[in-house]
Amino acid sequence: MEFHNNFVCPLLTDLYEVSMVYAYWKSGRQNNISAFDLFFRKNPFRGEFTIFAGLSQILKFMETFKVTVEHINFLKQILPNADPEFFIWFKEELKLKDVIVYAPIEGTVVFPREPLLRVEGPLAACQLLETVLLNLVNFPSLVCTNAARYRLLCGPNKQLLEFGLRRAQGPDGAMSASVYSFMGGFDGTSNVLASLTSGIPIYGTHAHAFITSFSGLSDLEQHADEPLGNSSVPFREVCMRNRQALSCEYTNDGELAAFISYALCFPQTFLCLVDTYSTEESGIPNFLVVSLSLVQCGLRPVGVRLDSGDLAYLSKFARTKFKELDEKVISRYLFWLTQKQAVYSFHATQVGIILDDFKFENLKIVASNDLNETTLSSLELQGHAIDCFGIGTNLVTCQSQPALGCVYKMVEIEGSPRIKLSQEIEKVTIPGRKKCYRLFGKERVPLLDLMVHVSEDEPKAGHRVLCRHPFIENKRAFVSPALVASVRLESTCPAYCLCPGHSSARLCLEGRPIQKFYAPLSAVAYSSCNYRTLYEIRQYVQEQLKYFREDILRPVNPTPYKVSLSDDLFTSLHSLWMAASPIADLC
Ligand SMILES: Nc1ncnc2c1ncn2[C@@H]1O[C@H](COP(=O)(O)OP(=O)(O)OP(=O)(O)O)[C@@H](O)[C@H]1O
Ligand SMILES: O=P(O)(O)OC[C@H]1O[C@H](OP(=O)(O)OP(=O)(O)O)[C@H](O)[C@@H]1O
Ligand SMILES: O=C(O)c1cccnc1
Ligand SMILES: [Mg+2]
Repeated sequence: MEFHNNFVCPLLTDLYEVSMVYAYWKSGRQNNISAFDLFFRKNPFRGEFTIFAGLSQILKFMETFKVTVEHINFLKQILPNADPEFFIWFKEELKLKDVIVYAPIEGTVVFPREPLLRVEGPLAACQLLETVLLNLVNFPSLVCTNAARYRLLCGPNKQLLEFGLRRAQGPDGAMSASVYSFMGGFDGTSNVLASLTSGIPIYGTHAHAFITSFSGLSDLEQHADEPLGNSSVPFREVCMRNRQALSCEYTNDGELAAFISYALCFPQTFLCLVDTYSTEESGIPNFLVVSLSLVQCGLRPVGVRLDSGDLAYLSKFARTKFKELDEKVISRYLFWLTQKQAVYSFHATQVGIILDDFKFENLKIVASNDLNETTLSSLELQGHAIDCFGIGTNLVTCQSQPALGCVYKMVEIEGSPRIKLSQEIEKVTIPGRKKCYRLFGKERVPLLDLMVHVSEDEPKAGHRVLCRHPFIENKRAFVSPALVASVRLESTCPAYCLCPGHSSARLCLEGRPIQKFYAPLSAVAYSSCNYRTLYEIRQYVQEQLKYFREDILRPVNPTPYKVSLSDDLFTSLHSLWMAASPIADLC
């Protein structure tokens, strides 16, 4: 997946990371071997799942990590009292070559407290990466999850388009939103640059301005006096006759002119915004006049966009009108009318051929206007006739939850596990370097995820394993998985890298993707030494979402998915917790 941002460089970090790097260096601990976990504590959008995204960008960043002279000069300004030797070390020796990042495949469904990244290596380098890695995971995963939720809500057959460029948080927010919405299951974007840079399918209609720029039929250009398609009659005239035949004389003239003009420019992809004046009284009737005219010229109109009003009612209204037109045409009423008036050069057979494989009933209805999960669910409940949803603001700004709260915590240093305590139990970190497995039941439904210490054996299919709630002692279960997949794993290949020729960082991805068990035929062969394409990741997201229980994925009050610890990990967590907690002295 190729999409990169020039802001992403070693100084895209918080000052406190640089301060700590200096302090580590000053005390000679910069090369102490450390391990950090990047994880979140709560799924976004009151949901119970998250899609992990952003890995491709991380790989790209780590591959191209380079401290420049400009960076060093600025660091000298912001750390004026630092030892000059520090800057030499920062420029010449602070490299990522000894940093290893373990991660699930991009697009994996993940859950709270699971390490999305485990970053291992020299303390200073791992620390410096904290902020940028959080930045590169948080927003992509949030938008990707948001998009996946919309896809689940609408089912696989509706078209979902991302329209958010104008509302996103700056150009970078917009570009990321386009890419990660597609990854999460959208079908395309209106964002031209995102399509250019990431190959996302591009779609678009037109805005109200195009309609309001016409005040009447006299605004129609000369082009309208030429025939279109296989007709020999000027297109304007075909439209005027149909306006009469369909009794649409009182619709808005400017709107009709705009539709005719648009049809002349886009005769193969004619899709109109119909709500500028009145969807019922003007937009739909005008659209049908021009659509019928296109059909009579041997062309196929595409559909309408509704951008205001009651979208359930108006979409059904539009569909009914489309069907009525089919009926009129099929009963040859219009054909008879047109013949009688001897306007068209059609033969009965020509009209017959066109009508055989074209039905107005199947015209596409696109809806937009501040759509969000609540309005989409409500529309589903009410019943509607919408084929395609264009979603902007709520999707790209993630209005209902604007940030995913990933954190980056040290879990081990120089081989010794580390814990961070908190008054809130949920915030206590799980110490040590961990691997995570997804345990599946007989029906190949994920039962729970299990974290074990890297030194432990992996759970095996058919073997009973004790799975413990991280914090509540009596919550535990024996699980005999039918299948086990690694959500993250230790690399079996000691120093393999993600792409040939890359030597600045070692990034170990799991070698046994979950989909291996489910879609061996359709899955695109996965090589851990290659980037996956955006399309492959998008497909992987959808494949996984089919396996999870519906109650875990449902939008409202979903059931939490269990993330548990091995008995050894549980014991080590709780003994460290005890050892690290000071004993209060009450008197
Ligand atoms: N049938 C429906 N059920 C639930 N929500 C709907 C339905 N139809 C439209 N909506 C939503 O209701 C809101 C209506 O928005 P708004 O108050 O801006 O009115 P409008 O129709 O856009 O009027 P305007 O002509 O001012 O643009 C939008 O968020 C839209 O997505
Ligand atoms: O509503 P969103 O989900 O963000 O989708 C994008 C919106 O952007 C466009 O118009 P814009 O809102 O700029 O103007 P309009 O509301 O007057 O159509 C479009 O017509 C949608 O309404
Ligand atoms: O193509 C559209 O209809 C579109 C694009 C961006 C925003 N709103 C609508
Ligand atoms: Mg709007």
